Amino acid sequence: MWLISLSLPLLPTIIIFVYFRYHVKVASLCRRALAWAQSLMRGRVCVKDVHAFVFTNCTHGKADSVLEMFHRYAETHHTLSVGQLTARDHPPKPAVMVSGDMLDEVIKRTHPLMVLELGTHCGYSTVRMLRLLPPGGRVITVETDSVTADLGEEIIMVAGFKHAQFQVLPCSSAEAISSLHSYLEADQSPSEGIDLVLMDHDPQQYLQDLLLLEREELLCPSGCTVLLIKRTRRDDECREILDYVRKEENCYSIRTEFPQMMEIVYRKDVQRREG
Ligand SMILES: C[S@@+](CC[C@H](N)C(=O)[O-])C[C@H]1O[C@@H](n2cnc3c(N)ncnc32)[C@H](O)[C@@H]1O
Repeated sequence: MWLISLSLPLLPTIIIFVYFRYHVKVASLCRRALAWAQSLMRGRVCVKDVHAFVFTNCTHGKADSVLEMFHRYAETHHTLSVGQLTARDHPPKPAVMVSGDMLDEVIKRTHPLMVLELGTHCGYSTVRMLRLLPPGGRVITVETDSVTADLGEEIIMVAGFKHAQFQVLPCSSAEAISSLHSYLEADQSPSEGIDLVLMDHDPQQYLQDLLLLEREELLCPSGCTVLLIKRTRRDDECREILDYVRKEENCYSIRTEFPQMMEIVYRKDVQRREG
């Protein structure tokens, strides 16, 4: 106690000393703390605001109305929904349609029965895919943030989908993939594995998660589409996974490569590999 009262008058001197001695480090630390707090607030506010807007304004039970509300929200706010991605790339086109349309096209062409989505966020892309799946089709969607996972799940249900059609796993992609066999076994799907993977979580995890999916033999060997979402224009964003895919040409081919989305096809040609 006596030490505190003795050092109290010295406090301004200590602060001035620390400032002059470490001001560059302190300023950088403050800037980082501020940026972290801002991004945290933006992320939280964003998911809750999107959820509240969609929830209160959509017609419950109608997937198209849910998507429309996401689009309307995105006209005035920043969101993370995949449908908004090419807004800056193609100003003349309706911003919210471009990459969402690409996703629709892939689902309509490939008719996946079992879809794994990494990165649920508020459920936009899950709803977008679910409404186009063939009968019996199912989406397992993974979201690491448990609050976001709950909000996303609610939106998917508001869109009219039942738990027989989808499941939200509130954990990291790596944890989900490691436990996915039990979910697939419980599921009576006629599919031989996952038919489509949508990776829209963390590009740093893309390759690691693909390798884990391969190791766990979860990808349908007769053909699995892997969609990679690119959210920045940085060339190196997906470099690791693309280098790997190009190297493993026995199993992988790149079908389409757009600035914001890449479509990779996995096929394990057992005969060719054995031969
Ligand atoms: C870009 S948002 C997904 C947007 C969503 N696909 C859509 O179109 O509405 C990415 C989400 O992935 C989640 N995420 C990030 N890293 C993850 C990981 N390793 N495993 C699972 N989810 C992750 C984030 O919390 C965030 O909600």
